[in-house]
Amino acid sequence: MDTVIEFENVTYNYPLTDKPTVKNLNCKLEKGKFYGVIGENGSGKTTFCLLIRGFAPSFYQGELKGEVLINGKPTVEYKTGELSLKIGYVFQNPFNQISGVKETVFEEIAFGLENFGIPVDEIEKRVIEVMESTKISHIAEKNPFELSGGQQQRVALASVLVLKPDILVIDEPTSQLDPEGTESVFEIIAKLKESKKTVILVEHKIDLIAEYADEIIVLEKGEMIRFGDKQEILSDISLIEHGVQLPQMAILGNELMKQGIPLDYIPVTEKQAEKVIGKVTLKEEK
Ligand SMILES: Nc1ncnc2c1ncn2[C@@H]1O[C@H](COP(=O)(O)OP(=O)(O)OP(=O)(O)O)[C@@H](O)[C@H]1O
Repeated sequence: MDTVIEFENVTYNYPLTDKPTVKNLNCKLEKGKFYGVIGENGSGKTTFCLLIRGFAPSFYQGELKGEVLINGKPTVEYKTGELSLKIGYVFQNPFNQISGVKETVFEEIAFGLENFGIPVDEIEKRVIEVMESTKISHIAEKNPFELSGGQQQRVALASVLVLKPDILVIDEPTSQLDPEGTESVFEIIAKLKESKKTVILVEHKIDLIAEYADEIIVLEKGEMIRFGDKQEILSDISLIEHGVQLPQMAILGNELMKQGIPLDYIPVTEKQAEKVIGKVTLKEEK
């Protein structure tokens, strides 16, 4: 097991708050795995992400107890900027990501690399590559603020991916997007899964989490109430009482089992449902 991120008894208070926003968090996240972070509104998902990237407490200040370790070293011991190469952070709202100082998508994506003193021809090569893989080459000359929400979020993702970080923290990338924009962002997320990067994704669209995540982290009122295998967690009907939305297929599977229809396992994706429910239907038809 190759741990890249570790929370050791982490409790964190934002400034001027009397109660901690997250409490006693303990977990080890492994290299190359895809983690889905879920939980009701205000449960601490964004704060969890900010702690990984070190923005809490470096930017937000406040009080951190315990340690968040990246590759074995506490976030608070990294020098300014050092974590930005290791951890790509995509904000919920692409407006927070786009610099506002560059006039074209191409320049926007190149901006991060310029800050790290990378040679111009290398910058151009990397920007062209990332624009192709995120399918935004056709808007290279457009102003980032003239784009649709989906396009802006793709530019935000591209500007992070161009830095080639090993870890990606993506906080609700589709919350402001229509179905088409959501699909275009998830095309990129599907590629990330293949790339074997460590991904931490907060997403309310639970069917997308079911499709892509390997492991699930469930937060409730700042506490980690579940951590582990996707199949096990997303099929657990008792989580609904904790404000967690379950995939439609898991709800259907639980209902069928309740009615005495035996399934090999509770499906959490449509593909799995086709398999396990299809098998039962075939048996009944015989
Ligand atoms: N800068 C801040 N100062 C004080 N309290 C904050 C700050 N940011 C967030 N909080 C509080 O911390 C709690 C957890 O917020 P957080 O954004 O981490 O939850 P979340 O699960 O991501 O919510 P959502 O699903 O609505 O995005 C909330 O009660 C929120 O009001």
